[in-house]
Amino acid sequence: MVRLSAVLRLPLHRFCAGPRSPLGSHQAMAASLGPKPLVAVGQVTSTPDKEQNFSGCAALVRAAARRGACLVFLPEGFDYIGRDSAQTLSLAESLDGDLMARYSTLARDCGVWLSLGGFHERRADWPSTQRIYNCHVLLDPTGRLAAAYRKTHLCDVELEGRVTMKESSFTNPGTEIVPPISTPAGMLGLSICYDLRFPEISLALRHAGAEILTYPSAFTFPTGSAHWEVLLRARAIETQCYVVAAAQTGRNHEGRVSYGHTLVADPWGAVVAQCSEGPGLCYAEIDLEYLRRVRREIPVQSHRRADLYGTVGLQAALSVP
Ligand SMILES: O=C(O)CNC(=O)[C@H](CS)NC(=O)CCC(=O)C(=O)O
Repeated sequence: MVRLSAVLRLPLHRFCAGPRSPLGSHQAMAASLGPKPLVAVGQVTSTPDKEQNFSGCAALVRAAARRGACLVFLPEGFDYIGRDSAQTLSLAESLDGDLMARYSTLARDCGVWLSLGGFHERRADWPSTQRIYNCHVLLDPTGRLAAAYRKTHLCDVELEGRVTMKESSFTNPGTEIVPPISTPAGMLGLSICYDLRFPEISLALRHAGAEILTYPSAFTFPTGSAHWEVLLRARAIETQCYVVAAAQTGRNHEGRVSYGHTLVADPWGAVVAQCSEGPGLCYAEIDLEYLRRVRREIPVQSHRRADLYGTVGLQAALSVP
């Protein structure tokens, strides 16, 4: 009886617009009384103009801080979107360059954590490789670098006559997945854009303790309209994490339009916040009590068969009946 009512109650959350207060459980009600951390997710239309992009992003971060957000997310290419790979390479900086210094000051002035997805980063190998890294930078409220994750899955995709992306032609792949970072909103796991298509990285981050997964993105229109929300909600459901996805929107330059649809999904897979068209912000409360309840009720993590996933076909090969 208790299980049944719990099962029936959960889907109702999909239709609740306001802050969640689970009915019927004293424990959950008590936990939901305290203020829940608020996160803000930015949607922008970056262009090749770095100065203009910084002004736009800084205005969003300041507005989010005024509203009480403790953590602000900006999308891949928040720094700029180049017209071609030559321009993309020429505009890139290192993490100790001018632009990151300005973001560091901004984080400190506003007293917020900043997730800066997809900074075009020149590293020490720049002179020899002539390639950059696609770097997701996390700054803490003192402006210090809390983590840097470099995109590991590069987007080399060709949809005939519609989309051509060859990220590997100007980007070096990152070589590690970064352990989740403790923030006031929860344990935050870093990915970038095309990484979203690989459930392996989300499961690895979940396994390492993530409670929030974030996919700062610059999705194309044809792929975004077909895959964006489905993939984000699937990652939320299978990892039972909050999923935060800041996105580029609209016309970045003559030759490029981004899909937008910045959103936050909760650990049940419900979309709890979403941006409309154009640059802007959406907000979500992170309710870790609710996350724990979802994980308790459907304990997929303890049902995994890690003993089997790497062994497909091996038993037959060894002739084990
Ligand atoms: O290059 C830059 O300046 C910023 N980076 C991007 O725009 C990246 C690499 S080209 N875009 C994607 O990963 C789109 C993925 C996508 O659209 C999908 O997976 O369907």
